Amino acid sequence: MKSKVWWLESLTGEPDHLSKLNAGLSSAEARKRLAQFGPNLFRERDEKSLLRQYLSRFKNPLVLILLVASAVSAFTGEVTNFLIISFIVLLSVTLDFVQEHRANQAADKLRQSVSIRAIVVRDSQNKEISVAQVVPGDLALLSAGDLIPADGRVLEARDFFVKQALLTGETYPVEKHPGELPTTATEIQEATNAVFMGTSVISGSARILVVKTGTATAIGEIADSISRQAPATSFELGARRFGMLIMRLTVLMVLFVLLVNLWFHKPWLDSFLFAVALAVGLTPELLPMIISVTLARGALRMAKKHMIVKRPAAIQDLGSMDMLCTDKTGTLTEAKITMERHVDAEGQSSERVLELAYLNSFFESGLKNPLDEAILNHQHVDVTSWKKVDEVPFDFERRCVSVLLDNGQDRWLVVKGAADEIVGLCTHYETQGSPLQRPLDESARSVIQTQYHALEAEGFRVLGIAWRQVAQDHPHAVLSDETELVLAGFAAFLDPPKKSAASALKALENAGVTIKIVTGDSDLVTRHVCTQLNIPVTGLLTGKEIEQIDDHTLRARVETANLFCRVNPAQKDRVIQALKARGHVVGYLGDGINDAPSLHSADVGISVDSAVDVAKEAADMILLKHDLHVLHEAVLEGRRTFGNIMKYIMMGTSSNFGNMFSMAGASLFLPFLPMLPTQILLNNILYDVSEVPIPLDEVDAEEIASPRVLDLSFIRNFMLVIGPISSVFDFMTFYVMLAVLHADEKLFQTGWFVESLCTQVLVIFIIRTRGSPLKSRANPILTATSLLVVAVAMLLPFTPLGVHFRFEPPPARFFFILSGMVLVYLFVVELAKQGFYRWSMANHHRRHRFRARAA
Ligand SMILES: Nc1ncnc2c1ncn2[C@@H]1O[C@H](COP(=O)(O)OP(=O)(O)OP(=O)(O)O)[C@@H](O)[C@H]1O
Ligand SMILES: [Mg+2]
Repeated sequence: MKSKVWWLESLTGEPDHLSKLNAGLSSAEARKRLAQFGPNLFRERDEKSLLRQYLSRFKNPLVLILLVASAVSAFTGEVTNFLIISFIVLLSVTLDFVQEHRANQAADKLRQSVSIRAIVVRDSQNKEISVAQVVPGDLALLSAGDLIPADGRVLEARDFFVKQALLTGETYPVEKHPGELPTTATEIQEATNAVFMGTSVISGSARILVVKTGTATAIGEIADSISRQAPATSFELGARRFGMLIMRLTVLMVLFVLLVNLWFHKPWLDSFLFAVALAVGLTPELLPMIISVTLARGALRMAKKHMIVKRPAAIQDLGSMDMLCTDKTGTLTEAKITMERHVDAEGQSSERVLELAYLNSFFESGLKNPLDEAILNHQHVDVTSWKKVDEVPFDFERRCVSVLLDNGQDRWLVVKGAADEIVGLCTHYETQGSPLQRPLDESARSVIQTQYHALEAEGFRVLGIAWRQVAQDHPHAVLSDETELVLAGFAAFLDPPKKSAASALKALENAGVTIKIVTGDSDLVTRHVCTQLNIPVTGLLTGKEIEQIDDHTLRARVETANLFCRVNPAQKDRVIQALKARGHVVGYLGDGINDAPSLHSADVGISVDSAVDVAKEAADMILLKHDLHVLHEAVLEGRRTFGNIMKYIMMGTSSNFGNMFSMAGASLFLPFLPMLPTQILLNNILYDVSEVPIPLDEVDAEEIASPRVLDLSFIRNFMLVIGPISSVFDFMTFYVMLAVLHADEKLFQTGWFVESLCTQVLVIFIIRTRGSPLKSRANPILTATSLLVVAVAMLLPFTPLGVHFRFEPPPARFFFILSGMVLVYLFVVELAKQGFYRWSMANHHRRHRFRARAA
């Protein structure tokens, strides 16, 4: 038999809880329970201890092989080698770890500042705490728009409707009440006295007793199946494929070097170490660190510009975003809505309409939106004679809300909602002039429609107000009561456009981001806003039209349309999906319950701090100011981040790769190793150090002018152009060392160590910009670090430490030749780079034209 589910247990059976109910838990008790039950997170976060996180870095197979191999070599007498290698490995892992950890911590802190909070009673007082701190036994207070923080029993409820589609698939809100249930009610759908974590409050309010938290909740149990491991962003996919490419090349090269060396009967352990060191040199081991540090830094810079990033990888998507869908209220308009008129069906100003609207707004317990506030702020209406009996909460499908009211003599259902919807529900209308209700026939309907459409065309948002007498013993309001209504009239509101919106939209358009407006409001009103903001309307689709076409047709039409009006949440989502299917990187900006699905499915979901929990939870980023200018800044910041990561990738694939390539080549014809394993590692870590400040660097204005995506073929082509140049100069160095300086093994290795490091490091100044390196200035710290690393490389052979690395001081002549070669090298790379960009631009345009023709 199935064990008894918790919502069937009797509440009175737990005196320990109940006695404390009104006071809630004491802080001390809550702390104890938090320790006992763990934080209230439904997905186990891998909160590994710092030490474990650190140690897990050594799992890298290359690092392990290297350590083992050098340990073996220690037995054969090479103890210094072993020490050096261990030290370098330790240093590089630590560098990597510290950088990443520091950056992530700062970004985490920011993220917590916008985390969802819950109101609980602790020590007899209402306290707002982070959802993660909720424990079993807590009393939580819920109201419309909240996310339910844990699983619990309803103790008190007023018109408390919950949307729990996530768990049960029911799309309509269900009502929850306190009370005991029959023992057969073992399914979640039947648990009308309980609420579940992750579902959301649509209307009303409640007090609940938390019973289960964290992974013990219903959602926790199925967390694995629903854990939408956020689909990898296009950037992450690109980076992964890039990693694979390098990996394959590395394996090939290492095997090759190893075989050749063994063929020529070189000492096998040395050859092996050499090959592994080469592999270490080849892997872009800093890439993950550079990515997370750059993203974390991007997040910090965005925070200064009033944008909090919840999912760091989304920064990249923001940079690649070429299409932004947004709702209207609060984004394009001020959201300081005022009620301007209240008129009857014939357009005469009517106190009765105001009174009914006021009653509806006053008694409805859903999330008060700006329209309700406008009604309540307009003029005080005495409601004391009325008592609320029940309500049917607002939802975005029917677009109206009803309250059932009683004043002792009459019982009325008062309904308000979108004008079209309300008129559709009415069979009669009333006017001020006559006490009679007149039937709403076809001709009356069209007259009335013209009337409120005229209001909408003037830019008024219009709500219809209707009512109906019901029987005195009618106990509950239900959906089916909303028929045969009497139309009382309309309330008209002004929602002035935001002054800043027009210029912000321009800026975004100029930055290559197309804007589309996706709103539940009517097309006339939206058009009016567009006119005021100078947004040309390129095409309009209404919810009704969207409903009638299939996804395929929708895809064809979303491209040209830029207004989507009277759309419900599901249709909003379809629009986003269609745009994504067309290959766009889509952002969505919204703040309502109705925006949550779209916020999820867009590549970047953006919400505002004042938004409802459900929207904030679904979003990847939170604007602290509802302002499109902030978003524009953030987009540029995202592209900057992208630019810096690209620099690292391009460095790794061109110069570094060329060097390692020549190393493999040189080992074929030299009677000795071209560089000792320890020297390769030192070379590699010095090079890494020079790259650590890349996240700080500025990015050229032209690179952030338009959306960018990670293009693997671009990287590969760049590598094929720059890599060989690097190798050619390496071979020239070999020639100089052997033929001009008549170098022996030690000198050869020293010379090449210095040369390869100089070229590898200094080329950053060329690669970091598409334009002239003389015009685009690198960040001073990056410049300083790079020069310092070069200086260290040159001086090292003259120091006692250099002796341990088996360096030999090169003659003065070497340095003359070296500087000449480095200068020529940089010059040649600069020329090649310019040629490459010119070629790739032309190529890009050609492809573009071709695509345009094909479409
Ligand atoms: N509190 C309310 N009472 C009655 N009707 C409402 C209420 N709130 C919204 N509506 C109706 O539902 C429609 C859709 O709501 P709303 O405008 O909030 O949708 P939206 O998609 O979020 O649009 P927006 O771009 O304005 O944010 C409104 O135009 C209005 O007609
Ligand atoms: Mg909205």
